[in-house]
Amino acid sequence: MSSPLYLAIDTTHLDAALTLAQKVRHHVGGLKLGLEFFCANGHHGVHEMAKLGLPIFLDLKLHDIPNTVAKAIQALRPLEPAILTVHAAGGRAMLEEAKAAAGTSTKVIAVTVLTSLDAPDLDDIGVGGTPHDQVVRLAALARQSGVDGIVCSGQEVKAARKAWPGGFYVVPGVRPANGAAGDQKRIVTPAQAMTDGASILVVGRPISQSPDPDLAAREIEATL
Ligand SMILES: O=c1ccn([C@@H]2O[C@H](COP(=O)(O)O)[C@@H](O)[C@H]2O)c(=O)[nH]1
Repeated sequence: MSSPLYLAIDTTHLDAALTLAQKVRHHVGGLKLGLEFFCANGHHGVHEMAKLGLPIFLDLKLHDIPNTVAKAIQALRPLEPAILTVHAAGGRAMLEEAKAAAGTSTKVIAVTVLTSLDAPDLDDIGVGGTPHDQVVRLAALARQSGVDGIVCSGQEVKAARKAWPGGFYVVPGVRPANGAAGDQKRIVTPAQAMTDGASILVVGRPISQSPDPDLAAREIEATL
């Protein structure tokens, strides 16, 4: 069975991305390419990374009117990503159109509340209640809209899985015990996230910033 650990590759440099991915390729289950990578390297960069033979998770967090998101996803279809993200806050129609545009070989996953946000941050943007409440609310919307699952933190994944047992749960913001949180505010350990129902874990800096990325990936994998 493949590893649930997906490496977040957050760089604008294709060569650096390939070098990092080559170092850890035997200890991760997939490669997550985000906005930073995609804005710099586009479709060509994704094709180059895909040559390593690991599933590609395109984390573009699309969020716009339904028609625009659907057209953007159609333009991404030739890349055949295994996973693609959109923001659940884009609403029901946007989620439905995103799913319809993606085709059957790509999982469409809705981002609920970014793991870099806490309750005061939600208050700042006019969202009352806790991140937990908001994740549960948006997870229900995602399920009703027919997408495949959600992105949430490890602090909410247990409740979300309980309400939607068949959903696919992407959990970023995981940190090894005593790992630096950086800009992440709702963190748990990789083992805790898996125990609580994560389908896959997204890990970036704890691996990419390590002096030995392969060892860091193996150490995380060993805790799962
Ligand atoms: O809520 C979210 C959604 C996506 N991410 C992405 O995951 C990685 C995490 O990187 P670390 O270096 O392990 O913090 C990054 O690419 C984010 O864009 C997230 O962190 N939280």
